[in-house]
Formats: sequence, C-alpha cells, structure tokens
Amino acid sequence: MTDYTSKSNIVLIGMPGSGKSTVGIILAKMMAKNFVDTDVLIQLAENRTLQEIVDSEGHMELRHIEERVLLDVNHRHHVIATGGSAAYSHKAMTHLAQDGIIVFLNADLSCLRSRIQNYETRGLAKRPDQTFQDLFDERYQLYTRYANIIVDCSLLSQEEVCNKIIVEIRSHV
Ligand SMILES: Nc1ncnc2c1ncn2[C@@H]1O[C@H](COP(=O)(O)OP(=O)(O)O)[C@@H](O)[C@H]1O
Ligand SMILES: O=C(O)C1=C[C@@H](OP(=O)(O)O)[C@@H](O)[C@H](O)C1
Ligand SMILES: [Mg+2]
Repeated sequence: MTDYTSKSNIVLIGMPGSGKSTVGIILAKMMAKNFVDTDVLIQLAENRTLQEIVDSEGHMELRHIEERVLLDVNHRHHVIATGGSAAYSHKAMTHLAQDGIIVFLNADLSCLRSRIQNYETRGLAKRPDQTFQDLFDERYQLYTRYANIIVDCSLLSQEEVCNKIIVEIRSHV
C-alpha cells in the first residue's frame, strides 16, 4: 500500500473539464501547499499555446513535449494539476508518483461536456478522428491504473471535491 506520509505532492489527473486546474489551486490553499499547472509549464517552456503546438506539429508532438516537461518536474510540497493527456506516459506517471499521491478526478461524460465548450481550441492531445467519447473511453483505464485515490466529482462542488481528497488522504493509515 502507498505510504502517503512519505509523499509531498498531490498530483491531479483526469479528463479535461474534471477540475484539475481550478480544484488544484483551491486544494493547495486548503492544504498549505504550493500549486503548479503543468500545462502552464509546457506553454512557458515552448513559448506558445497548447493549441498552437497541436495545430503546427500535431497531437503526438504535444504528448512528447508534455512527457519531457513532466519528467523535469521536481517540485516538492505542491498540488500539481496535470493536463488530461499526462496519463499516456507511463514514464511520466511513474516519475510523478515517486513523490506524489495520484488523485483521479472522475467525472461522467455529460458533466464534462457541460463544463467545457471549447474542445476545438483547448489543444486536446487527440487524433483528429477521435470524438470526446472515444477519448473518455480510451483514457478511463489509464487514469484508474495510476490513481491512488479516485474522487467521483460529477455531483460535487469544487470545495466538496477538495474536502473529499483531504479526508481520503488523512484517513489513509
Ligand atoms: N466540481 C466542479 N463543479 C462545477 N464546476 C467545476 C467543478 N470543477 C471544475 N469546474 C469548472 O469546469 C471547468 C473546467 O475546469 P478545469 O479546472 O479547467 O478542468 P481541467 O483542468 O481538469 O481541464 C471550469 O470552468 C471550472 O470552473
Ligand atoms: O486532455 C488533453 O488531451 C489535454 C488537456 C489539456 O489540459 P486540461 O486537462 O487541463 O484541459 C492540455 O493538457 C492539453 O491541451 C491536452
Ligand atoms: Mg487544466
């Protein structure tokens, strides 16, 4: 069993729209941790947006860049919001798990759709022929594979999601 007391980071994974970026910063404040969003790290490293990377070099290049950036993350005592495609890299997830409790924010498809309208411009790392449903089906197994904690968050407010994560972490002995 994972020893949570030895991990200084909390790593949020899940589909776009599950709340990683916005819940992450609230959680960081509640837990007196720092916060980093790896999508922001990618954009700073590349000096361009995620969408620009996908448009000019394709979704696989975004995944490669993301893997490189994630392998460079050596933050401690952070809540780390990842991008939805982070779980494609086994190497990156193994690296993040070394000092991180991995939390899967699980939301159902209709919830995700209601939260996000800009799928066309959000820079999703998907094949052009893949629907959002395809992506959801493909990724669910990846997120569950790496998760130490799964929070069903479709019916929860952002604060409730944070509270649930905190309870789960503290109740784990
Ligand atoms: N639990 C929640 N309840 C309602 N809205 C939420 C919840 N979590 C996130 N949202 C909203 O959904 C949208 C996507 O959230 P975001 O944090 O950007 O997701 P992600 O980083 O996982 O793609 C934002 O508008 C955010 O405010
Ligand atoms: O799911 C994806 O393919 C992606 C999600 C985005 O992050 P969010 O999950 O924060 O939207 C971002 O990492 C990138 O554009 C790829
Ligand atoms: Mg995000």
